[in-house]
Amino acid sequence: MRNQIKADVAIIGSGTAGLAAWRTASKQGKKVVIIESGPLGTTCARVGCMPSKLLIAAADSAHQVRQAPGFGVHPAGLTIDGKAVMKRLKAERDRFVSLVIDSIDTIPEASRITGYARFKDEHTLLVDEHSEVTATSIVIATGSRASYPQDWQKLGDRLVLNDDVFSWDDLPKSVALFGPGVIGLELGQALHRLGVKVWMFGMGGKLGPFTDSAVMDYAKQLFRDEFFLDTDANVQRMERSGNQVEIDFESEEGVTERIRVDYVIAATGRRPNVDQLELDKLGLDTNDRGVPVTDTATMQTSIGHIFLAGDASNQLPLLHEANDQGRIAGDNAARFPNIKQGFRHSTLSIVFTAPQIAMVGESYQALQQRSQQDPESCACFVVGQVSFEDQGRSRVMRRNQGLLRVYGEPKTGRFLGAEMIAPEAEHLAHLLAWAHQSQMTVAQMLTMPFYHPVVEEGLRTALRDLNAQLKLGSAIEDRCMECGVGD
Ligand SMILES: Cc1cc2nc3c(=O)[nH]c(=O)nc-3n(C[C@H](O)[C@H](O)[C@H](O)COP(=O)(O)OP(=O)(O)OC[C@H]3O[C@@H](n4cnc5c(N)ncnc54)[C@H](O)[C@@H]3O)c2cc1C
Ligand SMILES: NC(=O)c1ccc[n+]([C@@H]2O[C@H](COP(=O)([O-])OP(=O)(O)OC[C@H]3O[C@@H](n4cnc5c(N)ncnc54)[C@H](O)[C@@H]3O)[C@@H](O)[C@H]2O)c1
Repeated sequence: MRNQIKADVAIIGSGTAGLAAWRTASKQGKKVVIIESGPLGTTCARVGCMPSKLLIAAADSAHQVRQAPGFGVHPAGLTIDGKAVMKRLKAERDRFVSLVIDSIDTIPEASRITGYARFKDEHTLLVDEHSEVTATSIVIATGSRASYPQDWQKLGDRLVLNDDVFSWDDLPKSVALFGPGVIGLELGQALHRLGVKVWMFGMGGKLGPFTDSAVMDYAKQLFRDEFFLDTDANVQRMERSGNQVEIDFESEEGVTERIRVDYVIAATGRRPNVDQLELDKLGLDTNDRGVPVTDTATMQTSIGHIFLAGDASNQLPLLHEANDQGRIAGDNAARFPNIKQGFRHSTLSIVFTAPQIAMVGESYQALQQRSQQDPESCACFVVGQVSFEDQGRSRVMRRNQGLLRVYGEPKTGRFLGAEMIAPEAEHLAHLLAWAHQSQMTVAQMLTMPFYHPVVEEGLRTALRDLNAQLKLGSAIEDRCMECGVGD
């Protein structure tokens, strides 16, 4: 006989989205339960954002030592102690996880259920074999997992999913990394800078999150100058050989090459954890990936009292998005049927490579699709850009690589979006996202203060170019006279 539990709101998953849903739902004085099947601590803290940034921080410091001679500074030598790198990563990671667990511990024990939830019907969840939860509303916040070709499992423990890198005790000598997307680029470049020999293989020419081919091509060249990268690889054979993996691939010159690596890292994308919830019993409307169609403003699915949040929704698998979506879903689940539209931020995503990559607002591809769908009434978009190769502050720091493209709307002069690979992109992208959310015009953005000499002056140059393309302002003719040296 299963435990029978009744609640106003049941939340599946205690990751970032589930915990945000818990906070907003329980604030309304409702009986809320939260069900978790895996280790506590959230994907972000355990195997995502935080450990990956810790690895990158170690790689950055090695890189700076290597760069020092370019300034006339000659450090005595560089030794990378892989065991110490991983030890610090794990210690700091564990600290972040323990902070999350402390806050989970504030949830009353009676509201926490341990086990794997699946649907019995649209108001009832079965949790393992021990409990049955009946709730007025349900929030699905089950996250995502790494997805990769199943036949790679033949590599056994030589196959590493991106998450598992953070459980290594030492750095390997060599890896073949499949998937030069967001995770692949962050991990691959960091491992390379920590002295691991990296071969990076992609598919179909894609790189990172880019949709603007001008920025993507620039970025490809930068990364290819640093480590082996084939974004459209033809891998002919991959077999385990002792404690290594042997890979035959066709080089870009058409020659078959053979490499042996310690590990194959699969960074070939992630899939929402909705396929094992037995959703087929409910008749929810789903998209072509089997993910329930969800209103972005309310997080409501086609069954009014079922909400979806975080990576599980497959909208934008990012931490702040999981938080926003969880907050909206939890609030609406508690107030159902009197649901409200929640606030969604302007799109902002940052990849912590060097140079960093960022996307803001509408992507180039989304703008192109909008232009093509409605060419008559659509005002379409124009592009302004700046290269960071001659940008003053970037040259001072010997980090003068990068391209920023900004998009604007003719007639209104509104700023629409940006794609970039640039020094300090995390900061440039925040400025742009704030402007985008405030619905600023490019002309208004140009009235804002810019210090000298800073990387943001490069952003100003791109905005001035865009304003000129919009025929709302003149292009910079004499950079030194108009803006100061190296704008
Ligand atoms: C390597 C890596 C680096 C990343 N770096 C960044 C970054 O720098 N910045 C950024 O913004 N984002 C980053 N992300 C993405 C970010 O981590 C995720 O978007 C975010 O953690 C998703 O939160 P979530 O609550 O949706 O999922 P999760 O935190 O994964 O929570 C889902 C929970 O649901 C549980 N669960 C699943 N199914 C069931 C079930 N049936 N029953 C009960 N419980 C269940 C799981 O055990 C899990 O605890 C990164 C991700 C990875 C993998
Ligand atoms: N800094 C951050 O904010 C950050 C960091 C990491 C992850 N994330 C989030 O996690 C999400 C998932 O990231 P991801 O890198 O797993 O997915 P992704 O979609 O960004 O990249 C997957 C890549 O793998 C390639 N690929 C697919 N199959 C392949 C194969 N068989 N061989 C070679 N290449 C193959 C794809 O072409 C693509 O380039 C991101 O979209 C992002 O939202 C964010």
